[in-house]
Amino acid sequence: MSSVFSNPLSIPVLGFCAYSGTGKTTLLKQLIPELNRRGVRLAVIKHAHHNFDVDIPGKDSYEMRKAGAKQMLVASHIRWALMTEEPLDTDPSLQHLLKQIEQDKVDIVLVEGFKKLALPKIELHRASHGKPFIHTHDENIVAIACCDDTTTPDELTRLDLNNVGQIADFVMQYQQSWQAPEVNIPVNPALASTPQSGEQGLSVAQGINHILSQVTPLKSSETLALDELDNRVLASDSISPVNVPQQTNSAMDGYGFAYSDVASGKTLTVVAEVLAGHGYEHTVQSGEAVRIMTGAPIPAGVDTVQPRELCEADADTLTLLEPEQIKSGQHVRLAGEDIGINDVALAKGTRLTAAELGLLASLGCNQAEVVNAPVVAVFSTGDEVSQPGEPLKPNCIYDSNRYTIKSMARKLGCKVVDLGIIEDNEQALTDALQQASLTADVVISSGGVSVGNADYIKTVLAKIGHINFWRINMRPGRPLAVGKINDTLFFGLPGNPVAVMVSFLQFVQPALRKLSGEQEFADNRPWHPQYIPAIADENLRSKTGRTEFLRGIYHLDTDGKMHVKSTGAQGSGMLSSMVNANCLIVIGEQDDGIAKGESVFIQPFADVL
Ligand SMILES: Nc1nc2c(c(=O)[nH]1)N[C@H]1C(S)=C(S)[C@@H](COP(=O)(O)OP(=O)(O)OC[C@H]3O[C@@H](n4cnc5c(N)ncnc54)[C@H](O)[C@@H]3O)O[C@H]1N2
Ligand code: MOO
Repeated sequence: MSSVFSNPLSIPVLGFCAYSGTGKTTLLKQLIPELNRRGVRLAVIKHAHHNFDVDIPGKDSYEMRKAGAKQMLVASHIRWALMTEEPLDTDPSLQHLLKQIEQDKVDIVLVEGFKKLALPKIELHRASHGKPFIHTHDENIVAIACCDDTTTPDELTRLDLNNVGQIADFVMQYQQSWQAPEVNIPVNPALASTPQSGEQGLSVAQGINHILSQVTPLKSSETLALDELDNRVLASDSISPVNVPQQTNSAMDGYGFAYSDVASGKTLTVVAEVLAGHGYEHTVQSGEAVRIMTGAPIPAGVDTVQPRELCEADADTLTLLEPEQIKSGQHVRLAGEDIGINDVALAKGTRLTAAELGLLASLGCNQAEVVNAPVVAVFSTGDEVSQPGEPLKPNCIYDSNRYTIKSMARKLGCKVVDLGIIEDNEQALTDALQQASLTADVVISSGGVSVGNADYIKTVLAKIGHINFWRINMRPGRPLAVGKINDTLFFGLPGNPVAVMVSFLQFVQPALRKLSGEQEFADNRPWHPQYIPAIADENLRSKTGRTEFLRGIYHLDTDGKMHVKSTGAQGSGMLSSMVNANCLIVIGEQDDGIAKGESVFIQPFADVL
């Protein structure tokens, strides 16, 4: 039985396995120079016995390490070595060791040892040695190198153990045809199978897909002035009434002339100056140039601009420096090169934020037709929930969920109706929900969706709507109620304040984006939160079978990579864990935790929070 291994590098890893005495090291000592000769850059990882040392007693590095340095890096101008003291009860993790390899410096990693890992391997077998085969119980063997007297299965590539050139051919072919496996995004809804309820619960992706299948985008629209459009969604394509830029103009402060004059080496005479917002009404003749400013229209006869710092000019004569570097048409912005007249400048379904509003303004548009903002009604339940600003009753807590939900809904361009805290009483809940369903497109509550006795909400919802009570395989945010009251979408989010936020981001956000008429534009702007890989700066705990959403802090480290750590205590009632975070760390259902140094996905808060 081999243990799971996934290659963390973007270069191939190939193992060599054999019983001791088969001649593994002898072969590698011949194979390495052969591959070097063919230009293959190699790294080798070798599993050694527990008490090996590469240093020599008496050397400074040895003494400093023995004095207690956990890591010792010794370097000269030809070699450096990092020694790490890491006493473990088990074999070191090959994934961790591989991450120490500088993968831009090598083409393939050869691994000796680690024979129980499920990494692709060449088996070395010498029949005269009398040892059993390895490939009969290890499906990761990709080839067998043996002698003439050995019989091998047809499906295995057979190599000659005594023919180093042939084994080198195989390694090279393996390296050249290897492709990095696709990254396994933990809960990408696009990869999810058909949703199904039941004891097993739903995956996050199944939940999202199930919800999206119930959402029909709003059809009604309104025309609003430019200043009212922020965060709204276009209901129809915005067609450009003009070319952008409107006229062909200079991208530099400098001199404009005909490129043909450069090629013929003519002396150029400066005949005019063209400023932005002005023009030169004559045609620039051969042998003439104009001094021109950034944004100024290019006069007739000019097709090329040279920046001022690459020119020498006196009152009227221009000398172009480095004329051989000049390219025809350089530093000229053509009319319509960004957007042509009658082109679709912004497509229907685009959410209008800073860049889009600037673009509309640049076309001269002072209004646009947008989808009506979804109306979202929000309420809280629970006898213990009190209104902020009022004295806190004994054994009660202040209502925070209504405020997190309202803020997130507004950030998604929704109009919010606050229904307050509805007392735990069947009639009050029934009236409030029925009333809300008449005016709102979406109703969102928090609390009362789990198994507590005083949760009237379930009884009421069962009477007045078609609501499913799901268990999502995630933490926090396991219970979730989703359905419809008349035509209004209903979300019953779990009561715990962090669970509310996580469930909103994963499930309500995609629904509100789709409802608002927003388009995903071929996954360019997915309705669900984006996944970005980061390196875990600490061990992160999780359990297989559920997606864990930890609150995290990411930063770009000096290695140029995104790194992330958790905010610490992760109770689903601790809103401070959200306040201190700038992302969620998402550990997929398949992962039993993430070890320090491994890659994990994050969802930055940039979108909604
Ligand atoms: N026996 C079980 N108990 C619980 C389960 C379970 O599966 N079996 N699931 C737990 C999980 S996970 C969650 S999450 C909660 C969800 O329960 P409810 O949605 O029914 O929520 P409540 O019980 O009403 O409240 C939970 C928690 O949240 C606080 N809360 C409620 N509303 C607000 C609000 N507006 N603002 C701030 N805090 C609020 C409430 O006081 C509770 O502390 O159930 C677990 N139990
Ligand atoms: O879903 Mo609950 O949020 O795990 O606390």
